[in-house]
Amino acid sequence: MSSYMASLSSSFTNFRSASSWFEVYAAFSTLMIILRTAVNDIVPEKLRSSIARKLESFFFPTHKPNNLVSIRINQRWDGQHGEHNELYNAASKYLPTRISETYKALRLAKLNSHKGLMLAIDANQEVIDEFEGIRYTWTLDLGSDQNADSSKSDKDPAFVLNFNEKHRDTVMKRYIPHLLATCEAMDAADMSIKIFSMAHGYWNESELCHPATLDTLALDPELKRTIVDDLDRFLKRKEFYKKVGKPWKRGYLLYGPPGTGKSSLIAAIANYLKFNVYDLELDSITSNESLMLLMRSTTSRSIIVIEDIDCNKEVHVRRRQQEDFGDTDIESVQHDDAAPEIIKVDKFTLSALLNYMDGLWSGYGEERIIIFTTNHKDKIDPALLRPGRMDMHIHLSFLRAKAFRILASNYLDIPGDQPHPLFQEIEDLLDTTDVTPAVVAEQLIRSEDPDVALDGLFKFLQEIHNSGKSRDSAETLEI
Ligand SMILES: Nc1ncnc2c1ncn2[C@@H]1O[C@H](COP(=O)(O)OP(=O)(O)OP(=O)(O)O)[C@@H](O)[C@H]1O
Repeated sequence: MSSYMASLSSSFTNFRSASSWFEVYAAFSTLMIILRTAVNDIVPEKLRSSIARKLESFFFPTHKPNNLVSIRINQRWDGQHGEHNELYNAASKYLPTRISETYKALRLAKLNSHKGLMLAIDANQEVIDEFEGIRYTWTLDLGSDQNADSSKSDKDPAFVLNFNEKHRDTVMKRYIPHLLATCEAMDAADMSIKIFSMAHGYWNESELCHPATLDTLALDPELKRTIVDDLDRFLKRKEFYKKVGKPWKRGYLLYGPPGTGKSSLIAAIANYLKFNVYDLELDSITSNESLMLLMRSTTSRSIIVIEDIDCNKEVHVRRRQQEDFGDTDIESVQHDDAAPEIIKVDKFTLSALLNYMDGLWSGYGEERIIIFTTNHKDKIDPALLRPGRMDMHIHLSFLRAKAFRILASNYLDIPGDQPHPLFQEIEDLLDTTDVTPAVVAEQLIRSEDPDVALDGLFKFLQEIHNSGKSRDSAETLEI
């Protein structure tokens, strides 16, 4: 080695001639070969490749080895207004389970909408996953809106999956299916029921913590049994729906005065079936396209709820339209003391909703329940009430004697077979007075002492009764 060094240094002193250059080159190459052999012998292979990777990422931060494949899993397919990507959701559930104990950056939260701690990967943290002995590297790209580099073409957040190109087949055939299956198993193990509300055109998930159950609801026992039987029959009949060529869906219309338990019944049905709830606010929907996108992002085993359907402007508009102008795409708005003004609307149309309910889109997904609620059934567009659209019309009305005992048992722990002495008088009053379950519940909650609470309720009902209000409607069930 020392002789090579001597030859190298002597070549440098005579560097003027071409043959001297050649000698320098030959000596340098030989020196490098000797050095490389020495390093290979002394430094272990793992350490060498780690140093090489570090040097590479230091000098070429964006350089990727050319055998590395990147898959981008965007939050939405086809840009910001595209359909929500289920694979993105799956990755956001799956990856937090793969964060190593040596993480350096993490997103952590305790949200009101969820019971446990929320964990998510941070944009600065790589997540390494291993499957069938293969290493996969995941990163989160927040998209150019949140990214300092505004020249980026990908605006939407995305998970980026990197792996060696020789594993392309494994990724598509086994790794991605494994990821989806793991998420499905996680969902099945997670007993919590979710409620999705609308936020900027897509669904925002929270846990449904509503305690209402079919047992706690004060409903006429016969009505309750009919509802439970209908739900059970619906769940069991997948093959039947297929056989008769109908989408596996069931539509309910809940109608009745405020405070009669329409929202509570929806929560009770969700808790009974263990179905997630999608709360669709029609007023926030700006076009047929966004309605379809939202509907397409709902999952199977879910309840789609449209509350106060009679208050929705579009549904009213369509009724007036039909009366005044026939079935056109024109919206007519009658201001108080002005002539009707005709404007073109850029909102969703009722026909889009109907199309989803019983048109070609209705076959999208399985086990779907659609529930409409209203305080005024007579104000609903008749098109929505047409047979086949709402399978069951459920009238929730004032509290009557038969349902009262359920409330008394819930609020005051009075067993149904040991009636309180005031029960008979209260029940007589309830059968001739129109009060909602919400109002009676409010009376019962005033004292923990059953005697005091029931005495207060009795006096309250007597007052209403004496004021001359009388019963004007009975609970009915239309199927
Ligand atoms: N049938 C019922 N059984 C038990 N509790 C009830 C019932 N109906 C109403 N309540 C009580 O009244 C409260 C209000 O009821 P809820 O919101 O379900 O009524 P609603 O018919 O949906 O009213 P709105 O039309 O104003 O939305 C509930 O939180 C519940 O405590």
